[in-house]
Amino acid sequence: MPIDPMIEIANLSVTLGGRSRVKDFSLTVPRGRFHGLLGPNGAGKTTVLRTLYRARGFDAGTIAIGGRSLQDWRRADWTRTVGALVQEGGNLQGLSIRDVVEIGLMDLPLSPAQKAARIDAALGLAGLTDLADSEVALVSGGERQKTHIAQILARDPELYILDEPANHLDLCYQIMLLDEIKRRGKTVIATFHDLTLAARYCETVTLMREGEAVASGPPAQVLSRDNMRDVFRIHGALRDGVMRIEGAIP
Ligand SMILES: Nc1ncnc2c1ncn2[C@@H]1O[C@H](COP(=O)(O)OP(=O)(O)OP(=O)(O)O)[C@@H](O)[C@H]1O
Repeated sequence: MPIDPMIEIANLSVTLGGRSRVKDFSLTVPRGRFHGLLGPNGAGKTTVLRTLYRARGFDAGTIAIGGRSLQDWRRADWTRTVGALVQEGGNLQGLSIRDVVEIGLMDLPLSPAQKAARIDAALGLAGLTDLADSEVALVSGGERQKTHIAQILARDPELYILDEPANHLDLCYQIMLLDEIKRRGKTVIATFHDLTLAARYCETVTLMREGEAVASGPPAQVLSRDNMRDVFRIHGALRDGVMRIEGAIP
């Protein structure tokens, strides 16, 4: 058993649309670890994350964060501890980039000056300083993604739940923003489709297929030739931290 687990999921099952989407899924992530959830489309990665940040319920199993069961968290403590970057953006009509970053600080016990400093720092990290007053609904997909990442960076929770953090970002910002998150040393659980990127940041990963965890461990061990063939239908494997892909299996 790892010491001081931040995430403890045991025997989780989630049914959606009358079908079992997550099946008997267990995962423990120690505090301070960067953990990846990997797998093909529809494997259940987002469902696990949505369950973890309480956007949906579950049918069976237990989930604890920081040693406390999900339902025992009070709102104020939860807001301070958990931050999520999610795929569905909500209604951002009429809000500026700065407004969206500021919303992330709403429930935190910070002075106006502390809030302003955090917002400015996060906008700077995301390269959004000059765009801060732009309406977020009108900016590019990458700029919107940077806005959501700036929001979570400003908040700097103990647990970062990141669904496809690299989505829409150019290579430079993928590296800069993920480097920054990693540098902070908090607990991170993130999904990735870019397996080289996953291997660069994740100390450990869990590979999912059809709602089940099929392998867990360091990326070099999990992204093996056999797992790439059986789970991703790809000939290839991770070598020297880079996915070497020979071709898809039709
Ligand atoms: N609200 C819902 N109602 C019915 N089915 C759903 C619902 N949400 C997700 N599903 C289904 O559950 C399965 C798992 O979806 P999920 O979004 O967790 O997959 P994923 O691994 O994140 O996939 P992707 O890589 O494509 O984002 C999919 O088959 C999806 O169609």
